[in-house]
Amino acid sequence: MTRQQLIDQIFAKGTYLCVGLDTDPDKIPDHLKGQPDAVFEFNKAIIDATKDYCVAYKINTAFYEAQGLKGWEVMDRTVRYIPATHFTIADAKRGDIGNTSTQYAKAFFEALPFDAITVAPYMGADSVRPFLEYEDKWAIMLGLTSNPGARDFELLDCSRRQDVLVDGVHTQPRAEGKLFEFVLQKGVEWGSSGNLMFVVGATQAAAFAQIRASTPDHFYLVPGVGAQGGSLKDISEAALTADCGLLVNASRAIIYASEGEDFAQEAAAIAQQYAFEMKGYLDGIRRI
Ligand SMILES: O=c1ccn([C@@H]2O[C@H](COP(=O)(O)O)[C@@H](O)[C@H]2O)c(=O)[nH]1
Repeated sequence: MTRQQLIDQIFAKGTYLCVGLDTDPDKIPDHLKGQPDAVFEFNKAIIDATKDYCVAYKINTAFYEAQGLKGWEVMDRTVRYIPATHFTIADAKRGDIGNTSTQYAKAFFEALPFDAITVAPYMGADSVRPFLEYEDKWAIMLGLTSNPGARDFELLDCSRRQDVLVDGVHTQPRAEGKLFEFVLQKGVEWGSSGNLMFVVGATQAAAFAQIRASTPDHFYLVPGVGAQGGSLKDISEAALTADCGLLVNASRAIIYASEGEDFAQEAAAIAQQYAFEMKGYLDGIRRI
């Protein structure tokens, strides 16, 4: 899916919600548990019930990989079941030496038809570039994540003097910033706003305005509202752009809204609430 197609979907539907299909076989309603194809049936019902309120689905691959061969097969059928109007994300957090990343890109963009994959940028340019070589596909680089462990590396102050050769003269300008800010800068160099997004956690609302200022054109995938307590209002006010620029994900808050036979209706009700709030924020911005 192209950037323009994504933006058109967002403004046509008035939502930038991404529903996370983190389907844990132990957490699906009891009446489905005994069924042979329980996880797919659950996903199918959630997709049918929520598709009018969201523009994207994020499949966290861990929940499927944990089920072995059957899990991969269910992931395959689930991503193919999602309507073509919706942006599909493999939350797989891959990234390795170049030739291995090339295989990961093939796995998620060719063998599986995802629009995007989350990528861990720790191994640098050659580990990310293979994901950027596909037309109309996206790499979503981890920037500032939603978890407490973001403090361990991402928030480290990495200000330093850099040796830079300018007109044959070595200079040492000072590069200021935290590790995640250098990651964002590198992402902007490696990709474009048409093939690269960043993950920025909703629990990091205080940092959003500054992040938006440094990367004004890029979309962010924002997990962390709902179960992790992030505020949709805060991130929307700080980081919405004229093109929207946000895909806000909620997984558990939507898919486990009810443990009963009404799970899909309750999921739809929560998704609708998010979409209603998002419509208000979108109405407040001017579309270019
Ligand atoms: O920084 C990050 C990056 C990824 N995630 C993933 O998003 C969802 C969040 O699920 P909730 O149930 O809505 O909390 C999940 O798949 C995480 O692995 C994240 O939370 N934070």
